[in-house]
Amino acid sequence: MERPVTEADLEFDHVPDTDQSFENALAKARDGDRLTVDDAIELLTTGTDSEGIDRRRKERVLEAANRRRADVVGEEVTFVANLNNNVTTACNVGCLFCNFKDAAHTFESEYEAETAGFTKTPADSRETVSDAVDRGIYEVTSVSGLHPAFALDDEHLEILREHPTPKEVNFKPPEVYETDPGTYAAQLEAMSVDGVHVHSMTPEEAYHARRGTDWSYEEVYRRLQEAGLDTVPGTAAEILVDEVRDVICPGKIGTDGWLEAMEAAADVGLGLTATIMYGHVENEAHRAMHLKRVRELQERVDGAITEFVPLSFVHQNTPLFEHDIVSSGPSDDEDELLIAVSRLFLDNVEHIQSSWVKYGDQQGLKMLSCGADDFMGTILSEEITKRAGGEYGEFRSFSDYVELIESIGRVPVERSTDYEKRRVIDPDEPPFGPELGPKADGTPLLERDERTVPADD
Ligand SMILES: C[S@@+](CC[C@H](N)C(=O)[O-])C[C@H]1O[C@@H](n2cnc3c(N)ncnc32)[C@H](O)[C@@H]1O
Ligand SMILES: Nc1c(NC[C@H](O)[C@H](O)[C@H](O)CO)[nH]c(=O)[nH]c1=O
Ligand SMILES: N[C@@H](Cc1ccc(O)cc1)C(=O)O
Ligand code: SF4
Repeated sequence: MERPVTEADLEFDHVPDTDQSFENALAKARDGDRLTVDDAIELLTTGTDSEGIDRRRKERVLEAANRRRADVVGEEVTFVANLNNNVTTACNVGCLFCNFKDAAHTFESEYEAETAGFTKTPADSRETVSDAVDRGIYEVTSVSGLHPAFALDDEHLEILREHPTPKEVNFKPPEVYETDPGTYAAQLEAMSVDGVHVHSMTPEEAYHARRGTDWSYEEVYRRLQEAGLDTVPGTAAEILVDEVRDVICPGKIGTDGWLEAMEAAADVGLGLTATIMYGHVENEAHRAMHLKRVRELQERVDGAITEFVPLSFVHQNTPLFEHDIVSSGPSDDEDELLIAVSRLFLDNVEHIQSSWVKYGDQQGLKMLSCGADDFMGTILSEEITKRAGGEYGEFRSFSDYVELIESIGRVPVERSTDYEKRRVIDPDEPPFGPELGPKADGTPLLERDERTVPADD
């Protein structure tokens, strides 16, 4: 009888094995020399000469990264007033680390039960974004499942409708579904309320937006930009090594496709972020290779990547955990080392984010002394991490931010998505609220009594 793949069965070509020594790698990091993949492996493992993490060595890596952070960006800790608006959870790509998705057939009108997921129409999205813009947000982040009815725009929808084998291009017409998500262009137009910054369309979504056509990624991102897209979130990166992608997301575009889409977005003038989703089946060699691919991409796109966002794998409700392919997510030591080595390795990316959704407040603050300098955003609503079993809530207020950042003696700064606009917040001048958004007037984004979920501090 066949048994499912387990952690022990995974055999990778790339393993954390080097000719470098930990001490050499650390000396290079301290001197500000450009690190190699082998150097990064030594630092991430605290030395391949011994098993497990050596705590004293780890502290030395964190210290080097913290010093580098201070040299590069100083003592300011940034965050953005933003809203997270996921349009739909319908998705058939089947990534094994993801519990955000719901099988697309459960959204069909003829499905006998009620779907556990949701789809918003462009009008629904507009209402949600409009309310948040009135409260003062600067940015809306929007990432979604790859709904089979989604097309880039009306022209793409017609092409898909006439496609001889719609199944092969993961298309079903909107009429089949209880709720029509509209097109990507319609969603972006609807979300562009009062000039709010729209951060959306991951490389995987861009791939979906060109399926069944011969359009280039440049063409796709150009059209999306015309519809209101401002910058692109570099999620869907996961681990940019195909032997890992083959295990955790075999239905996704490969490493080359992801890089091609990001380059195309930069070519049409869109700003980018980049991510890594780590702590599942991959090893330190894969993490280091991923960092190298991001550093090389940043050279090709001439600095268009404004921040690097490490996403710590949340394992509880995911197929990877449920099928015993992994037994947990990363440890705190691994999280800290990943942030630190990202800072030291990515010498051409200015900002490293500590994601409170993933780390919580206390560990999130610790990351700000391990190399990170950005503390994410207010987001107001969160589905991806929550559905995976994350427990750090869905929003942070400006007063939460000021209190947290002050508690470690750093300077709270409200930023725009691209970090071009920055506003230092005086902790002695409450109340605290956003000032950079199109309708921001400095009043609090959230009143304490409006909270439905308590903060975890
Ligand atoms: C859920 S997808 C939504 C956008 C789109 N479907 C895509 O894949 O690009 C966004 C990102 O969330 C992250 N993510 C999903 N599940 C996660 C988990 N269990 N732990 C940490 N990050 C996760 C992955 O990095 C993924 O690329
Ligand atoms: N805007 C950021 C988010 N947004 C929330 C995501 O949709 C989700 O919570 C999750 O992080 C996906 O893995 N999350 C960040 O970690 N950082 C952001 O800047
Ligand atoms: N702000 C980051 C992080 C992010 C992470 C996960 C998301 O689903 C969305 C955004 C980005 O732009 O990529
Ligand atoms: S990560 Fe994105 S593409 Fe993969 S299953 Fe989840 S929603 Fe779908």
